[in-house]
Amino acid sequence: MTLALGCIADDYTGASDLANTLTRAGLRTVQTIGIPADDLALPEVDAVVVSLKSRSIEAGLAVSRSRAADKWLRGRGAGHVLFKICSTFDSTDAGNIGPVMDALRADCGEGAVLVTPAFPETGRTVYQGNLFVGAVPLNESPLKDHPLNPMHDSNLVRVLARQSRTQIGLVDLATVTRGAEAVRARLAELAAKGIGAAIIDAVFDRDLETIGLVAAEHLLSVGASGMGLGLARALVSTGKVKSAPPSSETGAAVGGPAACLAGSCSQATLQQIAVAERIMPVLHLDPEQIVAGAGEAQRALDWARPRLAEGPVLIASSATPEAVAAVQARHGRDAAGHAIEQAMADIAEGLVQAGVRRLVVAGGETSGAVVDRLRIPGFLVGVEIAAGVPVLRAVGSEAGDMLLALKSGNFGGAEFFTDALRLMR
Ligand SMILES: Nc1ncnc2c1ncn2[C@@H]1O[C@H](COP(=O)(O)OP(=O)(O)O)[C@@H](O)[C@H]1O
Ligand SMILES: O=C(O)[C@@H](O)C(=O)COP(=O)(O)O
Repeated sequence: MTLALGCIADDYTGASDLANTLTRAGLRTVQTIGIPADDLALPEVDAVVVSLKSRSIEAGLAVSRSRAADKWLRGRGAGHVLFKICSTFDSTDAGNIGPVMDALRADCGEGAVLVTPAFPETGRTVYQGNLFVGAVPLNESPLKDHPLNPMHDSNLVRVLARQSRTQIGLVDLATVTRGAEAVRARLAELAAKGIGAAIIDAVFDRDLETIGLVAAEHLLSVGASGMGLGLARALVSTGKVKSAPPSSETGAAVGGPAACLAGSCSQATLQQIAVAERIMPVLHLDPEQIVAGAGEAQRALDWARPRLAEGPVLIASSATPEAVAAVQARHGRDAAGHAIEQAMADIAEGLVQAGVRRLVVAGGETSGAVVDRLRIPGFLVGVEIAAGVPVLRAVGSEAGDMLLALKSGNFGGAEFFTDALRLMR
């Protein structure tokens, strides 16, 4: 098998979002958790999305893991590798988008790398290098309050320049609108000046199609699912991949108890939890108790177990920006985040031991901690619940057949939890 497209995702929800986009654009796709073993037998696929949990770790580690993933993908024949980042460019001045991009660029010898987090389907657009989330610039969106990487600058040329060793250029919308040839010329002009990467504007899917045509001629790109869409459509339109219809099935029903876990503190997730309160029992965890020890996870499991036979339950640590800030002030941002993620992983493990085989998780880091603890090596992509969120069928899971939904904090409508459970039978 020779891969048409290799992808390295910096978190697990982002990986399933991308795998969903590629599948719907006609690429047969699998999502692996971590770098697969060299001898992993894969089904016939066009694309592999390697999920890393590298968005919020130390930059040097993110670089070494991403380089190893890149090596694996190129070893399987991938002629192009997409480094999948968040559509809200989640990162800090210490990284990790810039350092990983620089390292992958050096490894493959790329001239100038095209970078865009645009994903119009979910309201992420880029104009003059500025990222908009819906109608507002990134720095005015709820991302300004993200617990791990608050985003305070919407100008991505500046943001990436602070993280990267190379100069960052811009390919503006006027150029993109003129078509692939104009983008090629602009990119060549930037590369000739020694500029190693360029933020490229995109407002509509047609812009991403133009970008995808040019990016696919190169070795490396950086972007969110919109870049994946552009690349996938380019691979199909140029005949490099024969389009496969996405399955409308998630396979056989797994049945049994279902549960939801929420660690995202995004505005979207807070609203989804409020709506779920009307439909299912919801337990709000106490972050102070979590940081104090393992008792809170045990309390959650004692609460959930007797309820599982009656229907789905939801356990959430999610809190408002003010409450998150208070916890972080007392315990530190990373220590609080890590303790809560590990508590979520403890709870997920206990729920699976109690028979749960259908699990919805809200939050990227949270999903990473949960999936790692459940030791799930990979996923097949099923039906789409909401833009960017598919039903996933675990493959090679020790717990046997399981369905999961890994929801990016920001994605999904108000009724996301019930929408997901309706499709996870
Ligand atoms: N009540 C809380 N106080 C402080 N941090 C929290 C709280 N609840 C969750 N967190 C942490 O916030 C982070 C949320 O990140 P993540 O799960 O990636 O969500 P998102 O998808 O919205 O980015 C995690 O590290 C999580 O452990
Ligand atoms: O691109 C996106 O917005 C998502 O795919 C994504 O990466 C989400 O990250 P989290 O919000 O941390 O789940």
